Order: sequence, then structure tokens, then C-alpha cells
Amino acid sequence: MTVKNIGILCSGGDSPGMNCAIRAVVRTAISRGIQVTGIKRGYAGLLRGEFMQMNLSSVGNIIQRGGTILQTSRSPEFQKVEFRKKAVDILRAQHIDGLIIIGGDGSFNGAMALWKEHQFPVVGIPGTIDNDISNTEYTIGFNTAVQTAIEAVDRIRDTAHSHARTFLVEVMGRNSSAIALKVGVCTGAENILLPHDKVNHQKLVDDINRGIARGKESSIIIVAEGPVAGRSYDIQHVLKDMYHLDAHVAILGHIQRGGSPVADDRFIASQMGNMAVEALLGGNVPSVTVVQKGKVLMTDLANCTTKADHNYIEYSGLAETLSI
Ligand SMILES: Nc1ncnc2c1ncn2[C@@H]1O[C@H](COP(=O)(O)OP(=O)(O)O)[C@@H](O)[C@H]1O
Ligand SMILES: O=P(O)(O)OC[C@H]1O[C@](O)(COP(=O)(O)O)[C@@H](O)[C@@H]1O
Ligand SMILES: [Mg+2]
Repeated sequence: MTVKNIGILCSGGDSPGMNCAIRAVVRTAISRGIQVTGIKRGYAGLLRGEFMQMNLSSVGNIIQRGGTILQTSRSPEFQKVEFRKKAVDILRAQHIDGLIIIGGDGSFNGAMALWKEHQFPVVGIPGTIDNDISNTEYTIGFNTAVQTAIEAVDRIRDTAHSHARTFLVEVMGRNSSAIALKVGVCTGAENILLPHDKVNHQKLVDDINRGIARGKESSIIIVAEGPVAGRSYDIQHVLKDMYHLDAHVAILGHIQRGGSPVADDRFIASQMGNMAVEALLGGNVPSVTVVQKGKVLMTDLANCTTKADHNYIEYSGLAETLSI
């Protein structure tokens, strides 16, 4: 089928660099004589028919902006087969021939369903700070989120040292270890608690006390968020009640999702946006842009519909060795 009009949407959590990908899609498509229809607020906006025609200037001056100009959403309705049928009817009525989805593993499952149930041509671009998608080394936004968290932890370290305190700093990432491990290594954290770790409070206290005994004036423990944000408070209470150790909690939260994308996010998103359009035009669907062995390339979308926590787990040994 000839593609004349490409739809584009963002879905799931926003991530820094999504705008760079949108810009690359729009500019590549227009340079190839193809129309681009922006779909606002993800799958929820698609179901409401929220469209905007994109032109060269609608993506001007956005390369440095965090978030997404198209906005995004989580849409429970889209999990249902009847709503995906409605979505495809809306896309076809709008004369959209193929869809580019910028999002995480959940969004890719929605895209895969559009293909399987209706053979609607889809191409994914991985955009999530969590870096938790199978078969890609990278997802757009991860390095910016990590940089933001590092800067926050460095500031907390100033206070931790000045008051000789222990801090539990909770980072985002749901069940993914990636942000916690990279931030932990880069801030010289004394300990990193991964999402599924059963916390060994005794070891934590022993480690902190060993540090104090050799003259350390502060301890930073990076806590990966896990399924429900706020687990740091549980750990804080056990440390206080059972070990009489006072620890302060800092939950970094959504501060990690916003902000201007760092160079890697701009560069990779620009390549991915460009490649996604070429894939749609070349009939390479359903597919997804990925990073493998450091290179941006295409793979089958089916390879990227599961969550993965593979990317950084290999660095837990490094973190432990360097934090003694
Ligand atoms: N199995 C699925 N089938 C259809 N749509 C899905 C599925 N999983 C997720 N989605 C859609 O993708 C949206 C975003 O998924 P979510 O997991 O919240 O974020 P992310 O894509 O960033 O991982 C969901 O709100 C839903 O609309
Ligand atoms: O902003 P929300 O909807 O509360 O979601 C928080 C979750 O979104 C994330 O920031 C990003 O997750 P997704 O990219 O999968 O949407 C997670 O790290 C965090 O657990
Ligand atoms: Mg996700």
C-alpha cells in the first residue's frame, strides 16, 4: 500500500527527547512529500479523534524541550478489543495509512494489537525513561533522567556530608533497575536497592556503620522505586525502629521525567524518527527502531513487546565493589 499520510502519537509516560523524535518524523516525511497527522494525548486522544496537521514550523523550536508537544496518556480503554476497532475506523476515516507510536512496552503492545487485529501498519519508537524494553539497549529519555537524578543526588550529598547523615534517595523506573544502577555508580552511592531486592536491613546498617568507622561523613542509598513508589519510607521506619538509625528520605519522582534532553537523547531520537518514516514508506511493518551494539536500526516489533531488566543489571557488581 502507498503511504501518503502518517499518523504520529506519544503514549505512556513522557520522556525527554520525544519532541526530537516527533520533529525528525515530521521533517523526514515532509522532505519525502508525505503528510503527517499529529494525534494528541496518545491512544485516548486517538479514540476522541484529536488530530492536528503537522507542518515544518509546527516542530520548530522544540528540539530542546522536554515532555511532548503532542501530549500523552495512559488509556485503559485501548486495552479492549472493541476500542482498538474503533481506533482503526477513526484512523481510516482520517485517511491515515500508517502509525508511528513513541512510547514504552505497554504502548508497543497496543501497537502490536492494531497490527494483529486489523493489519494496520505500525512502527514503534522506544520512548521511556525506564530503559526497560526487550531487544534495545536504549530508550529515549533514559540518559536525561539519569543526569537529572545525578545532579539531585550530588546536591543531597552536600547536605548529607554537612550534617553527617544517611539519605535514602528513591529514583523512578518501576520494575527496571537501570536508573538506580547508573545513578548509583555515578554518584558513588554506598548502597543500591534494586526493585525486587528483599531488603537486608542488617547488612545495610552494617555497611553504613563500617563506613562511619572509617571516617565517612555521609551515606547515600539509592532505592529503586519498584511497583509502588514510596518504599523508602518503609525502609526508613525499619532502620529507625529496629536499629535506631536515622535516615532521611528524598523521593525524586517526576522531576526525573522533565527537562531538556541531553545530547544522546537528541541524537538517538533524531535518527529513530528518520528511520521510522523510512520503515513505514518501505513497508517494513510492524517494526521498531532500536539500539543494538550502539547502532540505531530496525527490528520486528514482536521483539520489543516485553519488559526487560537486562540493560544495567551487569553493573551491580561494579557498584558493590566501588562502594566498600
Ligand atoms: N496489552 C496491551 N494491549 C493494548 N494496549 C495496551 C496494552 N498495554 C498497554 N497498552 C496501552 O498503552 C498505554 C501505555 O502503556 P504503559 O504501560 O502505561 O506505558 P509505556 O508504554 O510507557 O510502557 C496504556 O495506557 C494502554 O493504552
Ligand atoms: O507518571 P505516572 O503515571 O504516575 O507513572 C509513573 C511511572 O512512569 C515512569 O516514570 C515511566 O514509565 P513508562 O515510560 O513505562 O510510562 C515510571 O518510572 C514510573 O513508575
Ligand atoms: Mg513502560
